[in-house]
Amino acid sequence: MGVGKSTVGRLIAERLGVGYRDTDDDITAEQGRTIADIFVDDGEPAFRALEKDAVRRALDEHPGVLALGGGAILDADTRALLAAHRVAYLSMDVEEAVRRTGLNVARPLLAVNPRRQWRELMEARRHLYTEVARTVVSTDGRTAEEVAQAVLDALELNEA
Ligand SMILES: Nc1ncnc2c1ncn2[C@@H]1O[C@H](COP(=O)(O)OP(=O)(O)O)[C@@H](O)[C@H]1O
Ligand SMILES: O=C(O)C1=C[C@@H](OP(=O)(O)O)[C@@H](O)[C@H](O)C1
Ligand SMILES: [Mg+2]
Repeated sequence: MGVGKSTVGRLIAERLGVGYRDTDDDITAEQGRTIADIFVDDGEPAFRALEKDAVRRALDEHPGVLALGGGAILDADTRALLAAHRVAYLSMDVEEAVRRTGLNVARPLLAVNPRRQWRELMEARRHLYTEVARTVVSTDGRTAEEVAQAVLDALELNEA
């Protein structure tokens, strides 16, 4: 959350000359409401079910760069699907996370005590990110453009 998946994903797609898609955008468009509203109205499990479908559909239909929401990898079926794809895990430290997300109501899981919430989420998830990733790219002290370049290099992707 806030590491730059959506920003960097878009840059990588531009550099490769392919399409960009983001499962959070797909869910928002399909539901006609924000991610925060879905969490508040229906709860996190309902959001995760929508997210699981959105990821499966996007992986099926979309040949370009796909940005996932940070919690998509909580689902075991999603992790299994990702095994067939070149997945980059973008990492950052907690101070950078708080700087980038702040008290951002668009990210409901970080709305209260973001520093502690972020640490707890990462402790629960880090091994899952590592499990699905072909490469881990640190974003600390790097611009989004530098991160995009590091991902292209690490995955040996050639620009258009
Ligand atoms: N490398 C970076 N350095 C500093 N800020 C960044 C970087 N990448 C993204 N950001 C900023 O951090 C915030 C979160 O980025 P976003 O792409 O939405 O992350 P994610 O999709 O992983 O939640 C945005 O304000 C974005 O402009
Ligand atoms: O990590 C998470 O559980 C979430 C990350 C968000 O996406 P980003 O990682 O793009 O912020 C969004 O899907 C939702 O707020 C839940
Ligand atoms: Mg995003």
